[in-house]
Amino acid sequence: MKKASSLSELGFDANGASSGFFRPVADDAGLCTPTSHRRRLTKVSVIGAGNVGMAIAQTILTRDLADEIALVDALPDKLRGEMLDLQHAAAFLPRTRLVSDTDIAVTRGSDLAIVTAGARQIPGETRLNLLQRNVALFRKIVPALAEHSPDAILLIVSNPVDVLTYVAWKLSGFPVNRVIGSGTNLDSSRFRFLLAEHLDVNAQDVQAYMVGEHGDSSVAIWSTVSVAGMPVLKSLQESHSSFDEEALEGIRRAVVNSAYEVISLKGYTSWAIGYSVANLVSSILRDQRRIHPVSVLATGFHGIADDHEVFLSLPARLGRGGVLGVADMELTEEEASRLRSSAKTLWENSQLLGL
Ligand SMILES: NC(=O)C1=CN([C@@H]2O[C@H](COP(=O)(O)OP(=O)(O)OC[C@H]3O[C@@H](n4cnc5c(N)ncnc54)[C@H](O)[C@@H]3O)[C@@H](O)[C@H]2O)C=CC1
Ligand SMILES: CC(=O)C(=O)O
Repeated sequence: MKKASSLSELGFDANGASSGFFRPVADDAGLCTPTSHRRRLTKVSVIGAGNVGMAIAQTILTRDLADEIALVDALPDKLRGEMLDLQHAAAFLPRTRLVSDTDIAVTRGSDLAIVTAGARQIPGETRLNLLQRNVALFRKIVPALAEHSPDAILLIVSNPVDVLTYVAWKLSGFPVNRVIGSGTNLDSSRFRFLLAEHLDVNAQDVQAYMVGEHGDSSVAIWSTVSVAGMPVLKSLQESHSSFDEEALEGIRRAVVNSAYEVISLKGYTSWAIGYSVANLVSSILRDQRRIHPVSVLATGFHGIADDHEVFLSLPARLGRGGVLGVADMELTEEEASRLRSSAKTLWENSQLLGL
């Protein structure tokens, strides 16, 4: 039996003022503040209330990044259960309205729509293997999202995230600055964690980027790794003769294997992607203009052919308008060549979709 979860469902008047619980406060002229003078509210939708969607929603809540969060999932009981469970934490959190529905119309008027719906990897499976299943889902979800929130920014998380960001761009018809994939923001955090452990410093002081595919062909940009502005590769090479190419490739492989390891241990990844996406949400909605490696249209960058419409991660400046610019970073010839090979893999996969 569906139980009432709010006072209004139990027959109480939801408006404290009109119920007589609080009296309206008049200003000097004896007038109440008109509704038109209220701050515009920020609405974020999360499509897919699974492990990843809920980790993102709860991190957005704790960081006070939205006034309203709309949750959508295909499973009504799970969805309502997740919403109630979060609502019951209201006394410990900033005030945020939470709504949920299996009908995507609940996302109407979103400023930001985050898509996490879809199949996830089973242990040992690659992200690209999910493509056909998740494209079928995107054909249903993305046009409906675009219709209900024509001015929103789309933030794609479902895998394979780079090809699905391309799919979302095509299906939404949105300008390219408003379609972003969470990309290698997570891989870069894993990279920074491993380097920080190795160097015994705080990961927040390590500047390091993984670019390209969020997946097996991601590229570590060793030439730009720095701690407190000091280039790390140079000093490591000078101080440890054993710190050779193979050791570096070992760290890159450890980054790539991170997700496989976590999935083989607990079945899915969730906490790190939750923080990674909330970090992007903060940069976008608060117009922070911070640089994040996220999946953007990379045509023409680093020798990627002009007729290859491919999304992959490059350092991008994010703000309220979405992607405000993409850094044309200096890469070694080997890094650029690896990036082009990553682009080729992604482009070949997107060509199979005939969009
Ligand atoms: N980009 C990244 O860095 C990461 C991406 N992922 C990806 O995120 C996706 C979700 O992963 P999990 O949350 O672990 O999976 P999950 O299985 O826990 O959740 C997926 C949810 O999507 C829902 N869903 C299915 N069809 C739907 C529809 N038509 N409308 C609304 N909801 C629908 C399911 O009911 C389920 O609740 C996967 O594709 C996974 O590979 C996961 C971790 C990191
Ligand atoms: C599953 C996935 O894409 C990740 O954790 O990196």
